[in-house]
Amino acid sequence: MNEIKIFSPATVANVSCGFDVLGFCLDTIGDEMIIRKTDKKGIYISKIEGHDLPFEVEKNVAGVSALALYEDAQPNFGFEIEIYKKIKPGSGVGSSSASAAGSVFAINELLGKPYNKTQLTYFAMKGEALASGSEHADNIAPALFGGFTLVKSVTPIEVLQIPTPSNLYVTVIHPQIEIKTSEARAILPKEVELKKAITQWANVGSLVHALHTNDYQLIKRSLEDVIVEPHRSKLIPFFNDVKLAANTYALGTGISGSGPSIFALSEGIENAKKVEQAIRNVYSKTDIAFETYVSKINVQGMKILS
Ligand SMILES: Nc1ncnc2c1ncn2[C@@H]1O[C@H](COP(=O)(O)OP(=O)(O)O)[C@@H](O)[C@H]1O
Ligand SMILES: N[C@@H](CCOP(=O)(O)O)C(=O)O
Repeated sequence: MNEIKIFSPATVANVSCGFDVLGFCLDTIGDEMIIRKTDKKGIYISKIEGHDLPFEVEKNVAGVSALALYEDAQPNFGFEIEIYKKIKPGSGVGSSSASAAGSVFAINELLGKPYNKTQLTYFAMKGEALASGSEHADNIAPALFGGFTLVKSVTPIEVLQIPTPSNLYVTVIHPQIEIKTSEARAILPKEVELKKAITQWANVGSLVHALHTNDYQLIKRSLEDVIVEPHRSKLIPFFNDVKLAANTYALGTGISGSGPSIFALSEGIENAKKVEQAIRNVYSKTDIAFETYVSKINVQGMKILS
């Protein structure tokens, strides 16, 4: 195989209580990428469509992660990357990690799969660090493994896959403003009050248990973030109004990744669609442009298109 076309999915990181550790993968929302072998050694980005992003390999997360893998594999040929960017950068649904994970997934396929998903997570994280200023894998892991994931550790990388309840759907609203992950990280406190930490780790534990046991009511009681959301929600216009409106039908609502996107999890597609309407009603009364999506949880992750 000399060329591969892939769908590289959008992802929701943090899932309210699990800052930097929890994430899940979206269906249908994602980028496409074509990667082909070249006689010339090295990594090249030959085409970017959809958004204005750097072609220099060292400045594009897809290039940085591809280089990390390439330097390890040392093949006697090179790779050319085409990015068809559908996920707006700075949207909070893992735009950078779709590129960082997509390039290493595709190159691994073209090399005959010498690396496992944990090793690919490591290479992809090198690219993600360029965008966010820190090595975190909570978008990369669900993009590569699919479904819900928990990143137990980044050094060394350890990713746990968590089962996805079959009737769980997500609604996403993306206000058309950009919040850079690096900036949304910079406003966070360096220390956490013990009382809040106790609430937060109880929520992470109970959310993981609820996903394992299909306990939708426990999911509802666990989708709470007492540490990060109070700071970041100030950057998102009408966040509290959206949360209040969505929670009429949703199990819970929170900031997707570092924002500005907001996600809500619902039991059943009908509730997810009602959530979509409720949040559209909130934003329609403002002058902020927005997009909404309803999606299944994508348990496969990356998809090979051709
Ligand atoms: N291939 C790429 N896809 C998306 N963003 C990229 C890419 N390469 C570099 N970047 C940079 O990464 C930043 C966006 O990443 P980030 O703030 O983490 O957004 P998101 O939350 O959508 O992932 C932007 O500054 C963008 O220019
Ligand atoms: N855990 C990170 C996740 C950033 O996600 P993104 O989709 O905004 O890149 C964080 O919250 O900073």
